Amino acid sequence: MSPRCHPSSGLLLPFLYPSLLRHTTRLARAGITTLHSSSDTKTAASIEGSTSTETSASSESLPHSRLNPPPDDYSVSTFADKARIWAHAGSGGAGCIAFLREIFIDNGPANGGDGGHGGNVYIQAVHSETSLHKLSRRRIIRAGRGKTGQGSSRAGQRGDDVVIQVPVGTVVREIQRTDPMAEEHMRWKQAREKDREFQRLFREAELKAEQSGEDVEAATAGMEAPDHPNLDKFILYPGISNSERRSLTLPPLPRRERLYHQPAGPIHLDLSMPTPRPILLAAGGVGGLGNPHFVSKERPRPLFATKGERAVSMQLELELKLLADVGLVGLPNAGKSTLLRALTRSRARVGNWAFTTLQPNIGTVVLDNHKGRRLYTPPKTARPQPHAIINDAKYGNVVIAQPEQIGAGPEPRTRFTVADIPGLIEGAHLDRGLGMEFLRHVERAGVLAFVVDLAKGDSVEALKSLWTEVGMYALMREEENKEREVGGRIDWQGDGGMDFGNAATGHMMIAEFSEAPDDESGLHIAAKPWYVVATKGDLPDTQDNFAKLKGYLERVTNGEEPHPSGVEGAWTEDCAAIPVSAINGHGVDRIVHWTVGLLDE
Ligand SMILES: Nc1nc2c(ncn2[C@@H]2O[C@H](COP(=O)(O)OP(=O)(O)OP(=O)(O)O)[C@@H](O)[C@H]2O)c(=O)[nH]1
Ligand SMILES: [Mg+2]
Repeated sequence: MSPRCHPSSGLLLPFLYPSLLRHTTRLARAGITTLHSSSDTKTAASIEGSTSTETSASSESLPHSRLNPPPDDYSVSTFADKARIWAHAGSGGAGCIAFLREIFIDNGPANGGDGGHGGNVYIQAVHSETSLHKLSRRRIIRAGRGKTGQGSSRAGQRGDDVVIQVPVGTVVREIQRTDPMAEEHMRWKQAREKDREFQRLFREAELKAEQSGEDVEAATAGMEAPDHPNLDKFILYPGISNSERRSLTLPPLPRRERLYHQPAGPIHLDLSMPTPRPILLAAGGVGGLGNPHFVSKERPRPLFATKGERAVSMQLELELKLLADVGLVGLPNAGKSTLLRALTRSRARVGNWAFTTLQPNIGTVVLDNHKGRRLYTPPKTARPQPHAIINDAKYGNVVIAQPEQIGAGPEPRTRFTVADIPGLIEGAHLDRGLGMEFLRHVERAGVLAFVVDLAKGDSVEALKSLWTEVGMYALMREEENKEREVGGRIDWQGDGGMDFGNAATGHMMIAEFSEAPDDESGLHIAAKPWYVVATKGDLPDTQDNFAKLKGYLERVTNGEEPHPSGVEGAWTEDCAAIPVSAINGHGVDRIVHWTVGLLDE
């Protein structure tokens, strides 16, 4: 890993602990400019002249501000990370029984149109969606039914397709499926068996009557034939007489070419990338055939057409695994939401009680002014950026050189996202507190930021207990993954496209079962880079706690202490403690800085 300016190497920030560091500030040396212009002057003023009395105010005694809002100043999040929906593909429209009737042609040929095919249900992961709340409210998604065929050989209209758009990072699991065609097929098989049995008995009765010289018709008169096994699949002409109905011999159903094949279940999709083309979930029913399909020499005027196929319905569980770059993990009331407010424009609820946050909040830290001009200077010691920083003579500022000036490279990072989740308590992995529900958000964050309250108990112990919960959860998840019978991922190949329910192959490609780890190690979370945000540094008597935490993290980095989760081989490359006072917006720049360094690694 590239060497970085260690956030805590200057021991403590001057605005937090002025007595400890009067001369130089690492913040100034690193050339960090704050992201929030409104707090610029405040930050600078605090750096220059803050005194311990000014900075030790508790949140109650501080005037209300954006970072210390009254409890009722928050925006209600419409965020939902779980939804259960029923997706109904459209059934096919029935074929039509019609005959040409024109002047001078009373009994023209059959000309009933075919029924339209039912609409399909697709799913697509897109960046423009950020929450599942719309789906969780809607619950039922229906594709359009195929319209019935009409006379004069007019085919019924195809049912409308529905595309369910979900945020990138959604996992889709099929819970149950009703397949009326499969049920119908079972019924048809039973009816066919019954019919065969009847035919056998009938022949036996005929033979017996013939041998004994009895009247065959009288001998078989009492035997009632069961309905034709295919009767269920046909619609008969409404004006059909009883005698016509009895003498009706239904033909075998013609084989139909399917445009879309129903993907085999249970479906399990991990949509961790945007899907340029929607993925087929439930294929619509095939439309019925009009009566012209059944015209033959023996049957010039068929009085039947076929019904449209009924379509699959499935219940799906959608789970959005947040793909935030940074996950804030902390005990209740540690100051996570205040930190999110300080870092971003979030209006997460803040309150001086546990479990203020009941739903995850996501904020975006914008690193440029939306026009490519960075609002912060990347650390000089950080790994070289793909885009060189050059001096802009016009503005006297640093700007990012255009790719052609330095040779093409990936775009520089312009933003990162932060997830603030409800506080974890001991036993969270056993679903205590709001436990399991939210621990899973930690799983996908690129970097974990452990938020500890310097004013509340031993920070090292707090950090250890947080890591214990996260580590236990990681083990449980690995076990769960191993046990999961069917897993799968879309096979992302080539241009990022997929081979899915297309007309040519009719297959939705779901990759092989996802590899379950051989043994549970907890490493899928413990291997992530992490750091500690030591917050509420403005409160009195927090220095010793911070010094202890810093010492502990140095020992972990040097390998003198095990990783706080106890997991072997966990990430311990550069465990930093960043002291902040989120309520004053102090020190948050260092978090931005440090995070970008870790994310760009
Ligand atoms: N003095 C001081 N108080 C702070 C600081 N950060 C947060 N607080 C206060 O700590 C209390 C809890 O803050 P929150 O941001 O709601 O904490 P949280 O971790 O999100 O809490 P939960 O959502 O309940 O888990 C509030 O009264 C904040 O004003 C800080 O840096 N200094
Ligand atoms: Mg909160």
